[in-house]
Amino acid sequence: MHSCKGCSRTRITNMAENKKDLPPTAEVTMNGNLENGFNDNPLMPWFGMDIGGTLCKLVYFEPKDITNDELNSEVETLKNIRRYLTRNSAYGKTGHRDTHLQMNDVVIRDRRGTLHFIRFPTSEMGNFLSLARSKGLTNLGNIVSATGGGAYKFEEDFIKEVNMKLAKYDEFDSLIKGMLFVEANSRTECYYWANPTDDTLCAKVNYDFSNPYPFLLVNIGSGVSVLAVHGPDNYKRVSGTSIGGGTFLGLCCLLTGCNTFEEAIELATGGDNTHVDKLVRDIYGGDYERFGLPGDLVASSFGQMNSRDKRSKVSREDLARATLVTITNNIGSIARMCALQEKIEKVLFIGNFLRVNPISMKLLAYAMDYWSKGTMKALFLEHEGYFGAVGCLLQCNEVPPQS
Ligand SMILES: Nc1ncnc2c1ncn2[C@@H]1O[C@H](COP(=O)(O)OP(=O)(O)OP(=O)(O)O)[C@@H](O)[C@H]1O
Ligand SMILES: CC(C)(CO)[C@@H](O)C(=O)NCCC(=O)O
Repeated sequence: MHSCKGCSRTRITNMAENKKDLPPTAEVTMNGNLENGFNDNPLMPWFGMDIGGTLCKLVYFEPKDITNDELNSEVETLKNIRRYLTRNSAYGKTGHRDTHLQMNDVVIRDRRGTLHFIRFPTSEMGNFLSLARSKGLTNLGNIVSATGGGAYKFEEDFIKEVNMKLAKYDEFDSLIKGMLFVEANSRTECYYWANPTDDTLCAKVNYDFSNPYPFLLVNIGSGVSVLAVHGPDNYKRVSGTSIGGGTFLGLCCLLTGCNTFEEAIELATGGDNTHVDKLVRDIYGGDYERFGLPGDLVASSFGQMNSRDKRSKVSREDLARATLVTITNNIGSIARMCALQEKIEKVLFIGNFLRVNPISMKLLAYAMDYWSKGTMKALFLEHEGYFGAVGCLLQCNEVPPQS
């Protein structure tokens, strides 16, 4: 099958000419993709979408090795899309490009280019599809790789609104493939927090993840999934909890009247959870020494809020902080039990709950270290919420999509 470097839309004619070389069940569409959505070198533009319960992540591969021939034969819509995506960092009212995460000089399917990372709320899918339509995506009739629950939920909408077929990939296959690719292509991707409880000494330190297996992958999205990963294609989902990033945001909005994740994190940064939680020392007057429970440990999350007097004194900031600490500690505790059960020492925390959220990362780092007596290590990745989107972009040339 034809798959030369430097070809994108020029392959339209070539693919059609080579139709006789294709397997008997595969049909070529007008744009050169195969009817079953599987192609060894799909046409540009290359997108990977992870449509989650809260956020939709879109990864766009911008080819940087375009030849003059290719540029001349490229359809106008494709040029416009490239310009629009790469010259802006805000799209509509709620779309953002995380320019600090951009990855230059990556090679995918023998093409060299830049990966761009874009996100918008999944609740804005209708507006996203209208925008895509207004930019001419309908004319391309392309197939887009997608993962996450929304790849199933919105499949019909993509066909109806933008004439796009989704090639669907499993969210955890995508997550693992994406994180391994990004980690291998960025030397500063993986890190841990040194001295997480000491504000003056606390620092992000690079971690060499070149010998990764086995590791526990804790994906903190709207909900939480815990995967034990033993090899690139060898993993199992060992646990999960519905008390995740969506719970934090939902409860925080209810308790403080805030409206965005950024606002919730800002409030939490200025708050003190000890005004809300009941600590071991509130119960014991100090440490519970016999069982090694220090006095400043939370004994009961929100445990002071049964008192009318205490309620009248807490601030929105305190409530936001207590919500963040409660959710984070619960996830940390589940992660630690899973790591223990699976006999795994490296615990990698990812997902957009950790976006702009050093409080939770440091809490997780401290809790994993403290409760495991130094045997487990909490690790983090810079592209925290984008691995599913990268993974499904990568898979569209190597794995047939799901039906
Ligand atoms: N700008 C934002 N808007 C909303 N939530 C955000 C934002 N930034 C970070 N978050 C946090 O990230 C969480 C979503 O994370 P992520 O995108 O990894 O999951 P998802 O794919 O939407 O969910 P799931 O995988 O469970 O379907 C939210 O619940 C919230 O806690
Ligand atoms: C349903 C998914 C997998 C969607 O990404 C995620 O939100 C999740 O793992 N939720 C937790 C479900 C549970 O195990 O209780």
